[in-house]
Amino acid sequence: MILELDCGNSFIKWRVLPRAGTGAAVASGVADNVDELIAALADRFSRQLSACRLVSVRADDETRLLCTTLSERFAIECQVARPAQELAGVQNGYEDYQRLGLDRWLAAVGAYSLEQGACLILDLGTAITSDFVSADGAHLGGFICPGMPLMRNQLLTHTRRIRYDSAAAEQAGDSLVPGRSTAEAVERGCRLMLRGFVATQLEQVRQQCGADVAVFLTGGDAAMAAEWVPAARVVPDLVFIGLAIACPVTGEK
Ligand SMILES: Nc1ncnc2c1ncn2[C@@H]1O[C@H](COP(=O)(O)OP(=O)(O)O)[C@@H](O)[C@H]1O
Ligand SMILES: CC(C)(COP(=O)(O)O)[C@@H](O)C(=O)NCCC(=O)O
Ligand SMILES: [K+]
Repeated sequence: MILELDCGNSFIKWRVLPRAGTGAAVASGVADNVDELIAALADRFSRQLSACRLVSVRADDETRLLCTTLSERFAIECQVARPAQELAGVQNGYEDYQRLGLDRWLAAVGAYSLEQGACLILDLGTAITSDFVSADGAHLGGFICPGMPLMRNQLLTHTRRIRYDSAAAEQAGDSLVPGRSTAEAVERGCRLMLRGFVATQLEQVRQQCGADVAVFLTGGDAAMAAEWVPAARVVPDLVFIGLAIACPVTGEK
């Protein structure tokens, strides 16, 4: 079986695929750190894994350590996604293609492989990223802004009286009417900023790529944005779809 990892700034998303590297996942999860990942895998998959492919936006040292740890623990090779100027019909649009976040790159490649047409990809994680891909596969660049967790934390760490717990955050709910508590005011304020960002992305991408651009949403907070873009496709495994293209499984153990 094949282990797939998407190492973001907050979480390690993982899943295990059948041996061919295609088909439905046998198991999946979200881990806070490497120890938690290993604990989740050790019970069920201590001997069954034959390979690992991964994408990481973490520091090179941290990624190398993760690979070594997994190789030793599960006796597998880790194939790590690398930057590329072109992949599966998508041309990297950055001045220095190596600087484009690999999660963004793989999500763009994944989206274009599904759509074969113009795409807007919004990845709502620690940061929110937006990437434009034209109908002929040119990555036109994109935008980066803070995601919900960063917006909340900045307010919490840079003020003295913005304090509320996660239960209050949850209760602040989906409503966007003016808040009558700190939790409501902050949660709804940040959501409104996000909604404005998403609306602007839609406007701009339609100007650049035409009205029938396909919108893809991924990342931990994708569901929130889905409310504002009913036509969008929520594809939680978009980065993994790109990862399979970047790192095809070769040979079997
Ligand atoms: N089941 C979940 N586990 C963790 N985070 C979740 C979950 N569902 C939604 N989230 C939200 O997703 C955010 C992290 O998104 P994610 O795409 O995993 O980030 P990153 O790729 O930067 O690690 C969290 O801050 C949280 O708001
Ligand atoms: C923008 C990101 C921090 C997003 O990371 P994430 O929110 O998925 O953890 C990541 O894609 C990254 O480190 N990019 C490098 C800078 C760039 O893309 O220009
Ligand atoms: K992101």
